[in-house]
Amino acid sequence: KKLLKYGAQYEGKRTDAAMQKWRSNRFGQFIHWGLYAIPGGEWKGKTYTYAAEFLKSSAHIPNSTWDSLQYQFNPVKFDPKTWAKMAKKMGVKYMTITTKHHEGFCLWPTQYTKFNIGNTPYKKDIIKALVDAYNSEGIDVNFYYSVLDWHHPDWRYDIKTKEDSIAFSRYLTFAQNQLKELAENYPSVKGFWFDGTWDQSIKKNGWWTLQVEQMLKSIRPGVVVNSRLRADDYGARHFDSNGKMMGDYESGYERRLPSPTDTQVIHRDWEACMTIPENQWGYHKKWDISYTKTPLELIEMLVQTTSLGGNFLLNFGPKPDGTIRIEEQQIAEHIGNWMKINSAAIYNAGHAKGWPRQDWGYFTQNETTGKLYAVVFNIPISGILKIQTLEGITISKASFLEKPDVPITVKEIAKKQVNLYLPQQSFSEPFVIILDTINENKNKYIDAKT
Ligand SMILES: C[C@@H]1N[C@@H](c2nc3ccccc3[nH]2)[C@H](O)[C@@H]1O
Repeated sequence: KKLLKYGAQYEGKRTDAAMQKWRSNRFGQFIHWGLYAIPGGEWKGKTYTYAAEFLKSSAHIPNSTWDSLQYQFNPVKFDPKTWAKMAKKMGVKYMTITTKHHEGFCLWPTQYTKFNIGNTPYKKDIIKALVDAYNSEGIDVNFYYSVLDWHHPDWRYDIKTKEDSIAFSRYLTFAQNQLKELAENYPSVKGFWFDGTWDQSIKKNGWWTLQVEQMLKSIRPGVVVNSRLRADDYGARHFDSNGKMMGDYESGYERRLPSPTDTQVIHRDWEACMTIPENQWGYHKKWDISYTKTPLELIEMLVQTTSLGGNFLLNFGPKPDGTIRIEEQQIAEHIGNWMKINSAAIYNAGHAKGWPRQDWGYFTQNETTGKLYAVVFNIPISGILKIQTLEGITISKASFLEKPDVPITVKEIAKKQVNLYLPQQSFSEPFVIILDTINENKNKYIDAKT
């Protein structure tokens, strides 16, 4: 065990109300919006297929050219209420907005750099507009902040010279000032989502990452900070050199989920963030240059994440005119229709402790009532949902969440094995079954002698 100054500051899940709210939210909307939306993955007539928010590096565009995009940023059709209403209907309980992405452009009128929304034709504070609109829909707002900053002259990827360390300490002060500004000026912020912290320069300054987290928590008690911010005394990230998670939840799942049988993640808070295309966070003019996930695939990801006790943050990349592209609107509507019927299996639900992984789908369990849900994605040809139960537990009743009066026959066929007989009907959407369970202390089945 190493003695660490900048490692994990506590162990186990936070149990305070702010964290319980963060956890119970379960489903969130990520929004990546910045100057990169203007070119939308295309430059000088060429389409670049790598992530659109990386176009500056993909197309080797110099800072001076890229930064001049700020004089074109004018989302004349931007209406934060429209975005917030869409998000509400989709069923998200929180939203995470890029206040500043790697390009360094700030969506709020920061006093620490001119490279911000105030110096664009649009002028107005987009962060404030979004915080107010989303909060008035009852949706919590978190701030994404990229420590990596391609624009700022004092940013360094590594610290090799005295000059580097002098410049980089100026950068760390700049970034800390910006974060203080965000925490103070938008008091309803519920969390900070740090990105761009993988370079040597940050790994050599673990002290700063802890200091920032502590500063944010002193300005905004209860605020939730992701593991991706932190580096410890030895440059270890997310998990310190003693294997302890840093920050309030694990945020390493970017465009990937843990396997449904990964029993590690269920012991901590975590969040997966997900693109709809294969790898586009910012707006790309060409929607289908890569595989785009269907609403049903995204719903399954949300349920799989919930079943493993994690949050699911689904990304949207608004257009430069301030509207949400139609493909994303349609996906939001489909998911929203599903959530309207089935959100009881998601909100304030999590891992069903001890229940084994099932072929037909996922268990989720309400954290407060203990109510058990079976979310079905794969119906067997037999029409029989076979459930392996827990030792001494059996299922006394099963009913559809959507249609409680449609009977589902339940038959215990052997020890820890129950059959549910689904009605002969076709299902076009995943559905939820509420399972009532009872503890049976008597064991009425004979084990085979082998
Ligand atoms: C949450 C995601 N993280 C950013 C990112 N930057 C990267 C640099 C190198 C490799 C992967 C990256 N993902 C993406 O642009 C997006 O903001």
